[in-house]
Amino acid sequence: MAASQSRCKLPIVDLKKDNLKPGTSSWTATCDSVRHALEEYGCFLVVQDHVSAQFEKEVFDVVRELFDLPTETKSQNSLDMFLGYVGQLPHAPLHESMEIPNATTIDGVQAFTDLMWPSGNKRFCETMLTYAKLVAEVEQTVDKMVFASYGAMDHLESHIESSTYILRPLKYTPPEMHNNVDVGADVHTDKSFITMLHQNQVNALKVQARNEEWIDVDFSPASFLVLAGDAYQAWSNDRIHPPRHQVIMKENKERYCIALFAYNYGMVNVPEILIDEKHPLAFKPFDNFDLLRFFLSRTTDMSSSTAKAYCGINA
Ligand SMILES: O=C(O)CCC(=O)C(=O)O
Ligand SMILES: [Fe+2]
Repeated sequence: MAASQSRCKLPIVDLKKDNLKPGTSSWTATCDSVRHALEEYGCFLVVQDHVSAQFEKEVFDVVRELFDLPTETKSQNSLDMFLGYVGQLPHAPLHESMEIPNATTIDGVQAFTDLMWPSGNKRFCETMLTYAKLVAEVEQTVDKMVFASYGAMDHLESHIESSTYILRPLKYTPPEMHNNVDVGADVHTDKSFITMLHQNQVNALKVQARNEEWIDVDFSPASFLVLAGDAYQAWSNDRIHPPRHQVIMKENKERYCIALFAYNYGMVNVPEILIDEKHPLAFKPFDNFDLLRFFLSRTTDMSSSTAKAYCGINA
């Protein structure tokens, strides 16, 4: 199905299972819509039937239960390579988030669960693992469509094999609880290949398209936002746009969001098919986690893509 425009101006792509039969004309058109959306907007909304309304409710129930834990417990989520627990920030007092690495593996989710609930929480562990796996399935479909549209299918298998997922539940408290400060998350780009975002009913996210227009994301119920990160910009030799985005809370309601970040292990090269006269090689081979480390270690303004500074050839 071709992308259509919503009230919020972002493309909407139908990724329901019946629309996903490779080889059909609808598959090819959808692949091209996905690629076009990522090149011009850096993101698009997905209509999907992988995560049911009933399961979604359960997911947000356990996420709420997680944030209801004492700060002391949540602070145990400290990780070498990632941000871990983020909260009580003077410049973003509404924001709280946590991180679960290896979120599509039982070991990853179990280790996080054991830290938060030393006496166990089977429901949390099973719900989050199932959620991460379902959403990773949608993310891999998006990868497949991107690779197909660029004629880079011979690189897909190794790309998927080296993928790993980090799940970050986020909570934003209402502005009225903090002297009407409304910033939930500062302007940034993601360091992942793709981030899959899902929220409860409260809108607050804005994204900046390639033409620099800021667009309010109007999530319809059950929809996901697929958002490209700096790693996809480098892999695609600067075709995919990693959009700057931010969270500004307008409603006086709690907002919960779940981000699933797809990263890759090992060295990533721009596929040869994406290098031509019009697109000379613009990025050196790079390590996705090193790109993240580079970003986390810098103190200067990093609100735009890190890819050019980290591995750009003319940087
Ligand atoms: O809360 C959101 O909608 C976005 C969160 C985000 O951008 C991030 O965690 O990188
Ligand atoms: Fe982000």
